[in-house]
Amino acid sequence: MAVFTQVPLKDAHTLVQRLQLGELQALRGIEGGIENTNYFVTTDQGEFVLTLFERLTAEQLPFYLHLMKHLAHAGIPVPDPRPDQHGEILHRVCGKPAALVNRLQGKSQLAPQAVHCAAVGDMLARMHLAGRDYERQQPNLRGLPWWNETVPVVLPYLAPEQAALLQSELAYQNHVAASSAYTALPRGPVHADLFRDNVMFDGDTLTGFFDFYFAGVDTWMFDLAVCLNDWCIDLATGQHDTSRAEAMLRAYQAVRPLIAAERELLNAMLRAGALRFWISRLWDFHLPRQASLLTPHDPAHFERVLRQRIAQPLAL
Ligand SMILES: Nc1ncnc2c1ncn2[C@@H]1O[C@H](COP(=O)(O)OP(=O)(O)OP(=O)(O)O)[C@@H](O)[C@H]1O
Ligand SMILES: N[C@@H](CCO)C(=O)O
Repeated sequence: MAVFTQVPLKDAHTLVQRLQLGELQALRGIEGGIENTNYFVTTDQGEFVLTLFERLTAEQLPFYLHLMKHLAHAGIPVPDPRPDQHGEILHRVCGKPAALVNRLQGKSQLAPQAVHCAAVGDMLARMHLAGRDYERQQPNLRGLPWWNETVPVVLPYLAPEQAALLQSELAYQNHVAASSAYTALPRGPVHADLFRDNVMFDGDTLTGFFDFYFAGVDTWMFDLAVCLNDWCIDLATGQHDTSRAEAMLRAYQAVRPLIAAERELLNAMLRAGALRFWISRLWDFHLPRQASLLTPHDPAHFERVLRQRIAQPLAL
């Protein structure tokens, strides 16, 4: 379940009226998702998604919401936050910061083929280019400083060989981040969490990217690595699927060819992407934020992915 906050009909009705979206017809809590409270909202003008932000603050949210608006205006299929009559897109519902966006059509492709990976690679590159003139700044809040802070917190819960891997990979990533190749990586606003369940497809046609609430300014290569690590692997073993990885890389590069430093650091970034989600999953697993019915994502999956990335670098 992902309804941490129950939204009464009258509160949804008030918001819909204020945003001039017609008459509220239905309000339905969305299961799935582990970060925020989400509802489908139906009015006589269409279908929307209401999100109440449970962890993010009103200071952090404008970066994500205006980024979505910026990308939507640039023609990237992402949810477009609806403004009130003053142009404000960050609202307040049940005492929580909230947003209302259009509902994307389609469904998640949870068993992707090369054609889906190519569609993601193509749109990811377009999204990176469309973000170049986005002016707000906010770092990836789940980037290296957060890893350095969080690893000591989760270490006590790990077996000695896991702790050793986590520490040595963190040391490696600190070393990479200090290198001149890393400094040369192009960067901009990135999604940073573009897993299979954050993209919609209608058949083989990509209909949207969503869930931008881990976005931030980071290297484009990190974003691509997060996608490769989820879309282009065998989930059971964590191994690369060469044909899917090639399809994604080819489609990405048809829009934006990688520069030399990016090619050099592809494997380092794949390891970084695996480390990031291993740490966050360990953190969610061992330090759950509230007594809830949520099943945390399995941290062991990203330990396997990381071991695979170290043992079998992807050849470009
Ligand atoms: N704009 C949208 N259009 C259509 N469906 C959406 C939209 N936003 C969210 N959903 C649906 O709601 C579900 C949960 O949303 P989401 O993945 O954003 O949850 P979350 O708790 O914020 O994130 P996380 O994936 O980090 O756990 C999605 O799987 C999707 O089915
Ligand atoms: N994509 C994340 C969940 C948070 O969005 C994970 O699989 O760990």
